[in-house]
Amino acid sequence: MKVRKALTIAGSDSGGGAGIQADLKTFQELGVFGMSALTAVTAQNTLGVHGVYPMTAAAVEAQIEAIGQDMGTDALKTGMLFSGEIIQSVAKKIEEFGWKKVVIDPVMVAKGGASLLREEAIRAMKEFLLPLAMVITPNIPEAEVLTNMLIQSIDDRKRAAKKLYELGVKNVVIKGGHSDNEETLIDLLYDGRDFLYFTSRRIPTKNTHGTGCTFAAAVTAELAKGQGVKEAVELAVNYVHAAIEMDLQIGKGHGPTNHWAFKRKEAAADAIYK
Ligand SMILES: Nc1ncnc2c1ncn2[C@@H]1O[C@H](COP(=O)(O)OP(=O)(O)OP(=O)(O)O)[C@@H](O)[C@H]1O
Ligand SMILES: Cc1ncc(COP(=O)(O)O)c(N)n1
Repeated sequence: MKVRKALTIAGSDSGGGAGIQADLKTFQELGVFGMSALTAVTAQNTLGVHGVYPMTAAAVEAQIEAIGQDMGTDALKTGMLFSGEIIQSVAKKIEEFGWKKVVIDPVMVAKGGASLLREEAIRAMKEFLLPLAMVITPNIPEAEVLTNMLIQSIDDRKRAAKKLYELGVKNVVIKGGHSDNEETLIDLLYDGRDFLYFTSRRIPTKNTHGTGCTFAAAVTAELAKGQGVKEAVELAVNYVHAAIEMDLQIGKGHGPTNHWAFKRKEAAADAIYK
């Protein structure tokens, strides 16, 4: 059996719901071997971010180097990158190792509003990282910052997706969690030619901490296994939906999602149809 590997380059969430913890749990659940390069440690729980302690760019490079020189990876994702300097280091290493299955989750702010990316880093992200992306997965506010646009309608989102594509990203997913529709939400995928709409029912819950990280990690795991982008995004939509639906009720604030849920749902469906 060939074991597929996936790398996350992201921040640590001490609360375990977002960041590298969410990514590694998702990789594991989807059957790929997870590896990580830490960009920052956050002191965080379901109530918010209480401290951010970035790594040096050299430390980030050394971690990626260690993985690249020995184990390699089938796909990778980036999450919280914090500074322009770290972004440049990450871009340099991705190019050096020639990694192509690159998923960029342009994490900017945590749920409670704490900044996870410095203002100056946005230019570096557009200049150095986006041209290397096979997939980018912004939420609506992140897509607004990256395109300097106000996004209110689906047509606005389509225009923003085209703008991001023009920056060199091969596939753009603009997620719909932040839209104002209370019944359904749409995650939009643009591959430079067609628009695909993934529609799901909005689940009324405050426990959505880490949904963005989990979504991008699921896309990455599926790409690592050799799936196409469309299939990977479709699975990620379903994986996150199950994780939100069977929430865990942990913590007093915005709780984490349930990374076990997707496999449990699959196992239950298998048992019924056996
Ligand atoms: N209440 C919800 N019910 C069902 N699906 C949801 C809900 N909220 C978010 N999602 C799904 O979760 C995924 C992440 O979407 P979202 O736009 O919230 O990303 P994000 O803002 O990066 O995440 P976060 O809010 O954790 O930072 C998408 O697939 C979206 O459709
Ligand atoms: C270390 C870290 N990385 C990312 C996020 C954003 O999480 P999400 O957008 O998935 O809720 C977070 N809160 N903490």
